[in-house]
Amino acid sequence: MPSPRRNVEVRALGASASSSSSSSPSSPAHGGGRFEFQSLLGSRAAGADPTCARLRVSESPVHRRGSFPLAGAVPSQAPPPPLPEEDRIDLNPSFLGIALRSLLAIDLWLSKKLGVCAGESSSWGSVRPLMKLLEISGHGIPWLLGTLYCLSRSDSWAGREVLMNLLFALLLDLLLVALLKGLVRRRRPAHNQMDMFVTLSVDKYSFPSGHATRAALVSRFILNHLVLAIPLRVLVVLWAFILGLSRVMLGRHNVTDVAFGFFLGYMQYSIVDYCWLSPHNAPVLFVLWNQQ
Ligand SMILES: CC(C)=CCC/C(C)=C/CC/C(C)=C/COP(=O)(O)O
Repeated sequence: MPSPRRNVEVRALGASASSSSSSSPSSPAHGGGRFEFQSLLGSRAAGADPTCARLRVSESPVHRRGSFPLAGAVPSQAPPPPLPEEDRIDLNPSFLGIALRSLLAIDLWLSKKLGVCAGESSSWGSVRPLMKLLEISGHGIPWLLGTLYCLSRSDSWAGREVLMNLLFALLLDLLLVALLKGLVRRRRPAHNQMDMFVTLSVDKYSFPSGHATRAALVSRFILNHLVLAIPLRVLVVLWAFILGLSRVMLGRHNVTDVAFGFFLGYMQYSIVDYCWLSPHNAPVLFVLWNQQ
C-alpha cells in the first residue's frame, strides 16, 4: 500500500515561473518528477494564489526517484493530487527577507572577525584589560553616580539644570535599552565571556548595545552643553567611537547592535533636548533638589 505522502509547498514571492499546465509530470526534461512554479500572471485560472509562485518540495529533484539514494526506496507512480491550501508552508523569501538575512550573515561574520579581544587567548587578548577599562568608562553606574555627585556639589542654577537633564537622559537611556533588549531578545555572540561589571537581567541580551547608546547620548550632550576646546571635543567623539568598537572587539556585541545603539543614543539626545527640564517647566524637581 503506498504510504500517504505529505506535500509541502514553498512559496516564493515574485519568483519567475513556468505554468504547471505546460509541463508534463513525466516528461524526460523533468526526470519523471516536477518542479512546479506557478506564475504570478499565468496561474490565476488554475485557482492559484496570484501573489505567489510555488515549488512543490516533494516533487523537487532531490525527491525524484533515483536522483537521491534514499528516494529510490519509495516508489512513486502517480502524480500527487492537488494540495489543500492548509498543507502549504509559507517561507515567503521576499526581497526584504533575503536582504535582511544577508545583512545578518554579514553582521555575524564581521562581528566574529572583529572579536579579537573576546578571550585571553584571542589574537589581541593582551589588550583585553584595556578594553575592559574602556567598558567601565561607558558603564551606567559611574555615569549615574558621577552625575549625582556633581549635582550635589553644584552651586549654580545653570549647572544644576544641565546636570538634572543629564540625569534624566541617563535614566531614559537605561529604560529604553532595557525595554528594547527585553523585546528583541537577541543573544550575545557565542564567543562572548559574560564577565561584565554589574549587569541587569536584560543585559544577557545584546540588541542594542547600552554602552553604544550611552556613548552617543553622553557625547552629544557634552558637545552641546559644555564649552570645550577643539582637541577635547575630538577626544569626546573618539571616546564614543572607540567605546562602540571595543564592544565588538570584546565579543560583547555584533556590529549591528552597536550601530543601532549609536543611532538610538543620538535620537535619545533629541528627546532630551525636546523635553528639556528647567525651573520653569519642572519647578518641583528643582525646588525639591534645593531642599536637599
Ligand atoms: C538606576 C539603575 C537601574 C542603575 C543600573 C545601572 C546598571 C547596572 C546598568 C547596566 C549597564 C550595562 C552593563 C549595560 C550593558 O551594556 P551593553 O553595551 O553590554 O549592552
